[in-house]
Amino acid sequence: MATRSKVGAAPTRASTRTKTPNPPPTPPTGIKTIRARLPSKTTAQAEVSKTRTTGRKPLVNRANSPDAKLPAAKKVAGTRQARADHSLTAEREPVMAYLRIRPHLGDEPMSMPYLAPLSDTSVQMTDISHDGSGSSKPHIRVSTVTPSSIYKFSHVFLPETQQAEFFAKTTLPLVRDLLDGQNGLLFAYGVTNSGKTYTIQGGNGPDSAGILPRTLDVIFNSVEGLHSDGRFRPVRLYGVEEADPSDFLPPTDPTDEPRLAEVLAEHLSDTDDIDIDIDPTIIKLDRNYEYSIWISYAEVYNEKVYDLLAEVTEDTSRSQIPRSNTNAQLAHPLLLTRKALTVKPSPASDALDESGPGSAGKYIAGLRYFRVTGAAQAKALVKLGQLHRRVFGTLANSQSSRSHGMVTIKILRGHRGDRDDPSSLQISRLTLVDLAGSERTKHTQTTGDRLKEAGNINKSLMVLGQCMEVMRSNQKRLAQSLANPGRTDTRDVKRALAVVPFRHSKLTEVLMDYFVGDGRVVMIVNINPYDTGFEENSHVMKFSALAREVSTTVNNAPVPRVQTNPSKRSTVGSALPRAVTRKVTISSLLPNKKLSEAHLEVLEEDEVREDGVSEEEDDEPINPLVDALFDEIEDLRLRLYEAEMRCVIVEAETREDVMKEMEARMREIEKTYSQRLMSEVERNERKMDAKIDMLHQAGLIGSPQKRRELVEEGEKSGEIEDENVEIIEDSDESALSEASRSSSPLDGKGKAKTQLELTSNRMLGETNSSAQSEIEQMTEEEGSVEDDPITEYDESDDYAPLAKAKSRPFKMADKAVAKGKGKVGNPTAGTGRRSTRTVSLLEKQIKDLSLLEDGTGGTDDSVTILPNRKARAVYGGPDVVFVPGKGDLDTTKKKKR
Ligand SMILES: Nc1ncnc2c1ncn2[C@@H]1O[C@H](COP(=O)(O)OP(=O)(O)OP(=O)(O)O)[C@@H](O)[C@H]1O
Repeated sequence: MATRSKVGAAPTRASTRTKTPNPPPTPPTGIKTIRARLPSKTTAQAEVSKTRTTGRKPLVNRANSPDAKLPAAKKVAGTRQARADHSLTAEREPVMAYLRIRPHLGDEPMSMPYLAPLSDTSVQMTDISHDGSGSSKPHIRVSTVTPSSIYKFSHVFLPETQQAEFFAKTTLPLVRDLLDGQNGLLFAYGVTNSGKTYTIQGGNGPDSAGILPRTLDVIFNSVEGLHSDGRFRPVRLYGVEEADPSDFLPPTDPTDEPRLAEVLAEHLSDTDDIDIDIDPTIIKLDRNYEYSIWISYAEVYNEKVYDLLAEVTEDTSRSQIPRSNTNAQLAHPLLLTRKALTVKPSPASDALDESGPGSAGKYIAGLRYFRVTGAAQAKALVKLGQLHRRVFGTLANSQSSRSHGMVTIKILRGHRGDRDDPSSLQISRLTLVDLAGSERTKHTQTTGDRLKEAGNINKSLMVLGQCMEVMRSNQKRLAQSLANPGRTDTRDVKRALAVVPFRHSKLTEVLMDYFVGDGRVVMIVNINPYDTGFEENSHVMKFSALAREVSTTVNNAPVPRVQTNPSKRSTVGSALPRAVTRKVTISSLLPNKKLSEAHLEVLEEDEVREDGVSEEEDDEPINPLVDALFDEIEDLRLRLYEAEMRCVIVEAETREDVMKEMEARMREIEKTYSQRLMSEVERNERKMDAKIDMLHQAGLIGSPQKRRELVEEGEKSGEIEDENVEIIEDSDESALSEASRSSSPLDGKGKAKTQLELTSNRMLGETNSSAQSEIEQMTEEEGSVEDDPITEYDESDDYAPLAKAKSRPFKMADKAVAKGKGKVGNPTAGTGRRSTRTVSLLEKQIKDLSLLEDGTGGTDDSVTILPNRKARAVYGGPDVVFVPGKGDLDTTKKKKR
């Protein structure tokens, strides 16, 4: 059973503090500072630690202290020794890690969950993108995360777990401890959208209140009728002062500012539902005690700490008066100013004792605590803090928490009989932290301010992980040395323990006392198994596995102190700008589905470092080299993180560039092919034109009358050239057979060419020499193609139609001519036969196509049929009909191909 202590009596920690020679920091004028009694940590600690497992811890006073009867001089030394001994022997309690699996929400896309509960305490995480065959689907980056792992927790809460049950199992023991004089820390950790805020604050539906409102309910249910008069208030980490009347006044509501009220009206509309969901749990308390309950709400944003219950006012000196018009607001947004608060080491005078490490905790200087006397009042304060959090932009542009929100409840407990003795007061605190989402920025395309935010979020979470890691390894080493007491001196081991890097981030700096001091730590891991962030969630799981291996009862690690020389401060911290103005847009959907937006400018002033910091408060680091190395590690990690992000961006850009280049190349190839196709078509057309010209000049195209004249003329000229006749006669049969094989009248350079020349000479005589030379030229142009066998023409040349028409019509014509003239061996007759054959061939083709009206194959002399466009251009007239020849059709086909 706990009893009260009296100032200056027994050497409990509280009484020892009262004898401290170090003066506490100067309190505000008119306020008397008193050191409150703290959760015991001296000789009674071992007992306390043991009883903690049952959830209760008796208070200690000098009467029941083992040191009570020792002389004063020995008391401090005795306390120190006891403390040192205790630090080695006390029962430790690991950080409790609870996993809460978020249910699937109706409006979200459904996918395979990658997490499966195995038991009440373990889950298996499997990368569903991994097919199990050893090959994974293509990822942007090869993941270092194993595709399947089993993780253990203190308890696993399934998606259907209700808020009340969750609260009872995870937080109620902490509330019990709080009312019993113990400190406690609870933080929710998880990626964005995993349910942290829902767990801490709650939802909108019935019975959906989170652990924070339930904690407030249980506290006020339990202390009903046990409220003190609130003459004293908590200050710093462990101090107590006489209360100021302003502590009882709630902070100014931002809506008291008319312009802000206009902007924020709709955001305050849901404050009426505060009392709907009330947790009825009551903890039975000793009715000899009185309690005063104090509440604060801070946020760590961009590595700065802000008071969310500080008054929000518009800085009219710097901003212009906004108008209700939205565009005008955009042009002249409201300018709100807030100041970052300094995190200071707790003065030794407030500390557990003067012996050293107990004073290592830090507090947020200037953070206001408000006294609350009812759950509704406390909830209203929390709501106000949330509103400020929203106003100051951390929730403005997206629905994601970009800051770490910390609500701290402090309880001053005193015996009814010692109302006037502040040193008899006990002070305990419980902090509930809603951590910012631990997402990896590459998945959210974060840039600019958001990138900086994300960097700081990740930094603070990373440092928290580092602290856990170091604490765990320190504790392991210490445990080993205790297990083998003969081998190494435990004091040497303690000296060699690594420094825990709490001060490397504001979050850990503020929370360090919970880890190194006396308090229970609970970690809630929130997970959304339908989220695509398997890798991120794996990191969360690993973090929780690490946390579970850390014990929090014993202060066994050296704690770094703040350095006096500002130049020695962390480069990361000093790189922060002194005053930052951010533009904030608050948007919400009104009940009538209309979007309402408010535009604000937030000026964030840096914390003011007071020059008058006492030496005691501003110790030199224990080991500057270690400190510098931590800075270096942190810096390197940040750079690695940034480099990773740059890599992802570069990769995305490269992919886009390659795509563009491929597209350009494809277009180029397409263009080249179409050009080649066009030139091929033109070439073919030219060839065809040349042949038509040639045939025309040879008189093979035209009216039958003209053809007859030409034939006759040829016959005449044939008689003159007797010598050649023989040649023709000799070659006639072979020429015929050649012609029967040849696809074209122009086929072959050798014999056929000679034959053609001779024929041309005979047909046209010397007068037609120009035409002949043109034919020669064309024949040469055609080159080797003309030497090709018939079959090749089929594929590559426009002579093909003629070649296809080859032997049969040719022979028939041949015979006809031979019959009519009766001179097979006559060269002129041969030439005439060739001309006739060609003409007959053309006529037959036309006939085949039924292109002539009468189907007789050219009985109407008045019609000239020109088979291509150029011929039409040259010879066209009103009486000329253009009919696409077979060759033209073939050309079209080629084009398509
Ligand atoms: N246990 C639950 N039951 C029902 N709904 C839930 C539960 N947990 C979360 N939700 C819903 O899921 C959504 C996301 O939850 P919440 O906002 O709490 O995520 P968060 O982790 O806080 O995200 P952020 O870090 O981005 O702030 C909300 O709509 C919330 O109401």
